[in-house]
Amino acid sequence: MAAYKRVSESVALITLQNPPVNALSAAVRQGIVDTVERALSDPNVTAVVICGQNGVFCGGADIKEFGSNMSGPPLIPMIHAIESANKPVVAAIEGSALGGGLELALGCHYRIAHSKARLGLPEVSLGLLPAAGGSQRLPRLIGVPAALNLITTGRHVTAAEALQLGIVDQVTDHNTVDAAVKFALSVAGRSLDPRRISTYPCPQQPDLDALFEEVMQKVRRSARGAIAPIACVQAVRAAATLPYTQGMAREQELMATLFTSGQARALQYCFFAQRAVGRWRMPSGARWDTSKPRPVHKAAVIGLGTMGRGITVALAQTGLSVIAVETQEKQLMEAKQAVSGMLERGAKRRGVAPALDRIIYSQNIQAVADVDLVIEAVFEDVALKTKVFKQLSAVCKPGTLLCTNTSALDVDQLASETPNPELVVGMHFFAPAHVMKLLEVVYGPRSSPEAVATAMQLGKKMGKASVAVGNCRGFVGNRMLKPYVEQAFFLLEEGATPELVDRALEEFGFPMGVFTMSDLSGLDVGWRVRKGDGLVEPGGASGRSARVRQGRRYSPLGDLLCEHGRFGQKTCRGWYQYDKPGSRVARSDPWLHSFLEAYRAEHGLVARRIDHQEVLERCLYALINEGFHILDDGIAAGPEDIDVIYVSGYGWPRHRGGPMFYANMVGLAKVLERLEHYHQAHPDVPHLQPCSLLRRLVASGSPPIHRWGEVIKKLHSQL
Ligand SMILES: CC/C=C/CC(=O)SCCNC(=O)CCNC(=O)[C@H](O)C(C)(C)COP(=O)(O)OP(=O)(O)OC[C@H]1O[C@@H](n2cnc3c(N)ncnc32)[C@H](O)[C@@H]1OP(=O)(O)O
Repeated sequence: MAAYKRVSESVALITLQNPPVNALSAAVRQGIVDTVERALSDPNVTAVVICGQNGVFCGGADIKEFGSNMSGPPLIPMIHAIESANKPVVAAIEGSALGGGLELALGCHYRIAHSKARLGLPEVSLGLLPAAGGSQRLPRLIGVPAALNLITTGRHVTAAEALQLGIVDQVTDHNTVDAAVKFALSVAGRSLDPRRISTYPCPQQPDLDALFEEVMQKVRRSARGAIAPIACVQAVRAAATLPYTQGMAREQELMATLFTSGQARALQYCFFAQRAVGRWRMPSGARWDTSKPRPVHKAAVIGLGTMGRGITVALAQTGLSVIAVETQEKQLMEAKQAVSGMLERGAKRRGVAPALDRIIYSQNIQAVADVDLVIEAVFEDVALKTKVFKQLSAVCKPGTLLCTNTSALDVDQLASETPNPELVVGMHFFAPAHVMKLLEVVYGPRSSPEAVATAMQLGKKMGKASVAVGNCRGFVGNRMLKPYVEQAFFLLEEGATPELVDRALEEFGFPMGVFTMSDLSGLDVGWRVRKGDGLVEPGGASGRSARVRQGRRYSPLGDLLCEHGRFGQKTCRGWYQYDKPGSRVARSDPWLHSFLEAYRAEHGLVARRIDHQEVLERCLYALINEGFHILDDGIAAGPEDIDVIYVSGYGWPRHRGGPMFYANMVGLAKVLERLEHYHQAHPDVPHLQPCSLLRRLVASGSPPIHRWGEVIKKLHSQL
C-alpha cells in the first residue's frame, strides 16, 4: 500500500505503508505504480517525494513472497518508470533503505537521508543479488570498487558514509520528509537527464580485469561454496563492461539461477530462523511474550579465565557496570590487563571510547552483593561451581539472577544447591565470548520464565544470537557434536586420514574440518571430558576391549594422541604438525599416518577406501540424527533453534541453512535410508540408529520443515 497526499501545494508525497519495515509486497508495488502515475498525470504536481511510514524508508522486497508465486507489478519496470519521470522524484530516507528499498531510491532522481539512516544492498546474505537494477546502477553512481564492496559483502552503510560515497545527495538531522519536500521544490523544473543513473557511463577503472580477478579470488575464498557472492561480482562486471540494457539482461540471468537455488532458500530460512528463536517457549508453556525480563544495570563475572574475560568485555561493551571477580591477585592483575586491551582494541575498531571505567575488579566475592545478575565462569568443575553458587546465594541481594557459564554441566544440579533455584539459568558462551555470536540460554525444570527472559534479553543486548534450550548433557550444540566427532574417529580407524575427512567437511562449507578444529581447541579438552565420563582407560587397553566402552564401539585414538603429549596447535603436534606453538598452518604429519597404520594393525582393522560422500553422510547424518533426538526430547523447541545454534556457533555453512534444514533439503527419507544403511553396517554405534522422530516424520510423508512441529506435538500428546 502507498498513501498519496499533496503537500506544499505542488509536491506529491507518496508514503509506503507496510509495517514494520515497509517491505515491497505486491500491494506496496501496486500502490507505488498507482500513486506515481497519479502524480505524473496531475498538472498541479511539480515534484514527487517518496518516503516510508513510521520512520523506515523500506526494508526491500518482501522476503515472505519469495516462496510463493509472485504477483503484482514487477520492481524493474516500476523503478524504470520513476527514473524516466519528467518531474523530479526525491527519496526521503529514514531508518533503513535496504535491498529493493535502496534500488527504488536509486531510481529516484535525488536522495535525502536522515543522519541515523542505514543503507545497503544486503541481497547477497539472502543468496541473491540486487536484481532490480541495483547491480547496474550502483557502480555507475559510485564506481566499481566501492559498489563491489557493498554488493559482495551486503554491508549496511551509515548516512555519512553514503554521502561520502555519493549514494545520497544530502543528509539531515531534522525532519527528513520536510527536508526532501523543500529540496524537491528547489529542483522542480530543472532538467532531469543528468539525474538518471542508468544513463551514466560506468566510471572507468584502470586494470579492470586485474581488479575483478582479485575480488573474485577473495570472494571465492571467503564464500566457502556460496554462489551468490560470485554472481554479485559477475553482475557488477556486466555493469562495468556492457551497456545498461545488456547489463540488466545479465543481472536477470544471474538472478534467475540464484533465485531457484537451494542456497537462496537456505539463507532466507536463516533470516527468519534468527528472528524466530527470539520467540522462545519452554515445555512448561512459558513464552517470550508473556514473560517479563528483569532490568539488569549491574552485573558480575566470577572467574577471569579466558571465558570470564570475554564475558566481562561483552557486558561492558553493552553498557553495563561490571564487577569482575578473581580471587588470586596475580590472575586478577593479568585479567585486568587483558580485558583492558580487548576493550581498547574493540573501541578503536568501532571508533568509540573504551568502556574501561565500567569495570570494577575485585578479589572479594562480597563485592557482588548489590548486582542484578551474576555470571559464574570458573573452571568447568561441578564441585567448584557448586561452591561458588553457595557463596553467591549467601552474598547476593534477594532476587539476583545466578547464571552459570558451562558447556555441559547439569544446570539443575547447580540450581538445587541454591535456596532459589528459579533464579538459576545456564549461559553457555562460546570462545572468545566477546566475539562469538552464539549464546545458549539453558533453563532447568525449575528456572523461572522471568530468569530465562532476562538472560535472553541480555544476550540480545550483547548482540548474540540467543537460543533458549533445555538442560541435558552438552545442551544442543555440544550434544550434537559428539556423534559427529565420534564418526570422524571411526572413519580414521576404517582407513580415512585426517586430511581426507577435513577436506570433505571443508568442501561442504565448514571453515575447518573436525581434526583441524580439534587441534585448534586442544585435544586435551575432549580427553578431560571423556575421563570425567569414565571412558578413558589409563595407559590404553589392548585387544578388542580397547575399542568398546560401556557396551558400545569406542575409538581411543584421541586419548592415545594425548598420551603422546599431542594436544594440538599449542604443542605443535596433534592430528597435524605445526611449525610453532599456536601456528594455524596445519601440515600433514607422517608420524600420524604411521601411527594410524600401526593402530589398525594392532586391532586387526583393514583399511578400506573411504570417499567424501561417506565422510559427509556418516558425520553429518549422525549429527542430524542427534538433532532429531533433541527435538523429540523437547530440549530445543523447534528445528530453527538447532539451525541457528549450528550456523552461529559451530561453523555450519549458512548457505546450507543449518543441519535440520539440510536434512529437509536432502530429503528425510534419504537421511533415514542412509542412517539405516550405516547402522546395519555398524550395529555397535547407537548414534547411527535412526531416531524415532525421523521415522515418524518420514511416515507422515516428510512434511516441510515449518510443519515438523505438528508431528512432534502429535507424538508428545500421544505419550
Ligand atoms: C526481485 C527480488 C529482489 C530482491 C531484492 C531485495 O530487496 S531482497 C531483501 C533485501 N532486504 C533485506 O535483506 C533487509 C532485511 N531486513 C533487515 O535487515 C531488518 O529487518 C531491518 C530492515 C534492518 C530492520 O531490523 P530490525 O532489527 O528493526 O527488525 P527485524 O529484523 O526484527 O524485522 C522486523 C520484522 O520485519 C520482518 N522483515 C524485515 N525485513 C523484511 C523483508 N524485507 N521482507 C519481509 N519481512 C521483513 C522481520 O522478519 C521481522 O518480522 P518477524 O515476524 O519478527 O520475523
